[in-house]
Amino acid sequence: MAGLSIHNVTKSFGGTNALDDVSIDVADGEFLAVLGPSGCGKTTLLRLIAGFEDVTGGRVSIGGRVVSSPELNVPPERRRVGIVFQNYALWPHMSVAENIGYALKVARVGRAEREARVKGALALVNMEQYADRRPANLSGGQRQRVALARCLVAEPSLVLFDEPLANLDVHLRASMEDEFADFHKRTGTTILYITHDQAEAMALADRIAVMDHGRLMQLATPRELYHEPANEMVASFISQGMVLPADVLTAEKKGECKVKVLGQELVVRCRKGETPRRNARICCRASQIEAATDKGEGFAGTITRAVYRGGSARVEFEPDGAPHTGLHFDQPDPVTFEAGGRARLRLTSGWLIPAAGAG
Ligand SMILES: Nc1ncnc2c1ncn2[C@@H]1O[C@H](COP(=O)(O)OP(=O)(O)OP(=O)(O)O)[C@@H](O)[C@H]1O
Repeated sequence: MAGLSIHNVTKSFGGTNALDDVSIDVADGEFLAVLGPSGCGKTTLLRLIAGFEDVTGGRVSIGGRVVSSPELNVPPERRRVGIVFQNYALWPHMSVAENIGYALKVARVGRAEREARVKGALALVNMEQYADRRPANLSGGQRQRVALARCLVAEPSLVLFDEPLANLDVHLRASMEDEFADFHKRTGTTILYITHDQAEAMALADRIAVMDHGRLMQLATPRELYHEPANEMVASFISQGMVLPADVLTAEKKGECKVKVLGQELVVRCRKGETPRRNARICCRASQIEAATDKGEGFAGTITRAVYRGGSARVEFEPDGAPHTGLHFDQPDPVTFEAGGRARLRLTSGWLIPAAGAG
């Protein structure tokens, strides 16, 4: 397997940049997810790596060899990149083994070697006992495993997954997530996994590249994205983080500083070297909001919605004097908040979002 390096890549269609100066390094054997809303450039990135599109600027290297630059575009068949698509497109008239071996047959690989490689690929996806079945007689998840085996039989240097679970129902998705994770652990394949589903990305990836409008917003581990978002887009995109205006009152000390948010003074986590500033933003999570017990603390406002969900209610709240700052949190049973009611809440913690342009 080989690593992948995307270096300052730009891709424009007409005058607009579908990708704008994107740099991502995927280590040998790493599982990296590319996550972002519709139109952020995920598919374009995948097509560039596979060689179906050329780059406008920058370069793509696989295993240390440049395969794309404005002067060079190594054709897809010479990149040894495997792709697993969401619609697995298996030949219905061929058995599982024939589907997997078809490309080798076309490439005139001898029968004995072909059979051995098909067997090996089937073993990698735990499908040995299905070699003679037709795709019509397999479940959606099994078909997706055949599609993976078909890509692995060509011994790719890296594997791209393009929303491979998008067509599967919720239960199957969960079990396929486990299978992909297990497959990655067993084989150490370098994987770039494109998805707009953040739960999937979080469950599977070593690191996640969050994209928006063709730009890389943050490249970090799932935990870091959740706890230390680099900007407002990542803060609000990942797990519906709430972004609140704040003034920073004290300089950073041991990874924390004091801020004033919605009239409340609060100690939040922050990056090293933060200094006092106005018009900052903090990110807080539903679990960091609670009902104030003391009359003087926190901030007052109105409950706009309370939906009981069994064991707890999801409560939405609008602080006084900050009409466009919607907060949400869970109140465990006994649920007392009701829409239209008044309440006093307090924040217990948060993360100071770094200033725009800060590292
Ligand atoms: N061949 C093309 N010609 C012109 N514009 C294009 C072309 N391909 C993509 N784009 C534009 O580039 C941007 C990124 O598209 P892309 O398909 O990469 O996004 P995506 O993140 O994969 O979206 P989705 O999740 O909806 O598939 C979009 O604004 C899209 O309209």
